[in-house]
Parts: sequence; C-alpha cells; structure tokens
Amino acid sequence: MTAEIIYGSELAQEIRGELKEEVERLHQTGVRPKLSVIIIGDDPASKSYVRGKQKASNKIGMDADLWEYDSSFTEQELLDKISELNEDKEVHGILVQLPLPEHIDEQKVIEAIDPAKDVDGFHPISVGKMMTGQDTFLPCTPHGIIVMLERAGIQVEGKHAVILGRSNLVGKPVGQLLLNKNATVTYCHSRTENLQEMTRQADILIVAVGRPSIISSEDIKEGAAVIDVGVNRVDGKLTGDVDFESAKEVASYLTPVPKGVGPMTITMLLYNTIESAKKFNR
Ligand SMILES: Nc1nc(=O)c2c([nH]1)NC[C@@H]1CN(c3ccc(C(=O)N[C@@H](CCC(=O)O)C(=O)O)cc3)C=[N+]21
Repeated sequence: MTAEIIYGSELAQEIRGELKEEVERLHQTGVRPKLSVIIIGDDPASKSYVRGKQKASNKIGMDADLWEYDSSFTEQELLDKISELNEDKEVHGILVQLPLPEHIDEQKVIEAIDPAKDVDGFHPISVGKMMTGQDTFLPCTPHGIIVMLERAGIQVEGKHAVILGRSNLVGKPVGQLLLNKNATVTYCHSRTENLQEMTRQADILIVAVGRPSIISSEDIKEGAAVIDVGVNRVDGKLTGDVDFESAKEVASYLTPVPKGVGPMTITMLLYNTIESAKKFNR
C-alpha cells in the first residue's frame, strides 16, 4: 500500500478562500473582524509563527495587530494588556503565543482572556463546553485535524482512534473531539506499557509528542490514517513525529510535515476569529 498524502496546505488554501469571501461580506455590513496576537520573548521560531498568523489574517483581508514585548514584560503588565483588549470593541480574538517565559503563570493568563474572544479555545470555559459538546471555540490544531479527516472522507464513527501525547493543547482535546464524533478513543503517553501494541490497533493514529521518528511503519496497522502533529527542528529543518518514508508504505492516509496540520491550525484560528466577529454583532 502507498498512502494518500493529505496536504493540509492545499485544504487550508481552499478554506481561506471561503473565509476571505466571508470577511468581505462582513466588511459590507460594517463589521471588521480583528485578531490581536501577543508574543513575549525573543524566540525566533515563535516570532516567525506569529508573523505567519498575522500574514495569513491580512491575506484574507482580516485585520491583525501584533503586540511584541521582550522577556522583561511582567505578568501584571500582560494581564493589564489582556484587560485592555478584552474591553476593546474592535477586537474579536485574542491569542497569547505559548509558551510564555518562566516568570509568567500561563494558566492565569489564559483565564484572563474573555471567553468570548478566546479564539485559541484554551480557556477553561471553552474547554468545558467542548467536553460537554456545547457550541464554543474549538482549539485550532484539534479542530484542523477533524476537518482534515472529514474532507479526506475518513470515517471516524465507530473507529479506534489512538492518540499519542496528552498535552492540553493537542492530545487531550483532539481525543475529546474524536469521542464527540463517536470514535473509540485510547490515549497513550510516555508511561504507556506496550506502546507498539496500542498504536498497531489504531484505525486513526494521531501523533503529537514532539519526538522525531517516534512512529514508523512497524508501529502502524496496515491501512490506518496517520496524522502527524509534530513540530520539530532537526538541523534547522521542520520535521514531524512520524518517519514519513516508511509510514507511507503501510498507512492509507498520511499527513506530511511541513504542509500538513500546521497550515490547518492557522486556518482554524482565522475561522474562530470570523465566527467571533459574527457573534459580536448579533
Ligand atoms: N497560543 C498559541 N496558539 C497556537 O496555536 C500555538 C502556540 N500558542 N504556540 C506554538 C504552536 C505551534 N503552532 C503552529 C502553527 C502553524 C504552523 C505552521 O503553519 N507550519 C507550517 C510551516 C512553518 C515553517 O516552515 O516554519 C507547516 O507545517 O507547513 C506550525 C506551528 C501554533 N501554536
């Protein structure tokens, strides 16, 4: 078997085309969707990601402002900035780029964001609503994965989804979204015994641990759909968690890195911001 490669980059283009039209329609009604992104510190990779988010926003005609601070910015200053953006009627979405410097309490910051502007879907209110299947902002990477599966025509209902990784950003929420779609879900992590036995049972395998080549052909069931969420820098090059060359001989569907999940993450951020702007003005 040789896997069909799911290019998130292409799907992202297509969806962003639809979002661009949506933004134009909103502009005609006098609504200007706007995203505010905050970044603290000088990590070059993080800076390049947030610029990517701003560029993607502007490309669909959406306003995005970027607030960049150095690592001396205090927790209180950040909380004050967030309150200001919470109050700003022109701002529909607030994203604080993670990770934050050590001296800032991440959870406190996430909880300071108005849930109505929580386009990352990280606020406990958003997480709780997702868990109980209520309408809310869905976290961008997990939502992007669900859309990729849907558009590729991969059946989720009744299938065994195995999640490798249990982060609050990806592993836990993607498992919840798959459960909401009636998959049978197994979470695996660093303490899982007989890991290979687990991953080999997966009809849908989601790999989100941040270790290059942690998964290769022998860990994959013949015909599985494999979604690689890894974002690793190896010799300056972006690479995922799955050994792509061997995996594509066994899987029926496989996502690449780059051009896989990453572009879908940004697309879902744009989507959430537009949805927020629509709700604001109802
Ligand atoms: N509050 C917050 N929300 C996030 O959503 C968030 C975050 N913090 N911190 C960091 C991670 C990482 N992340 C990525 C998004 C897009 C690509 C992406 O588009 N990657 C391109 C390539 C980019 C490149 O070449 O460097 C691709 O995979 O094709 C990657 C990584 C969002 N994150």
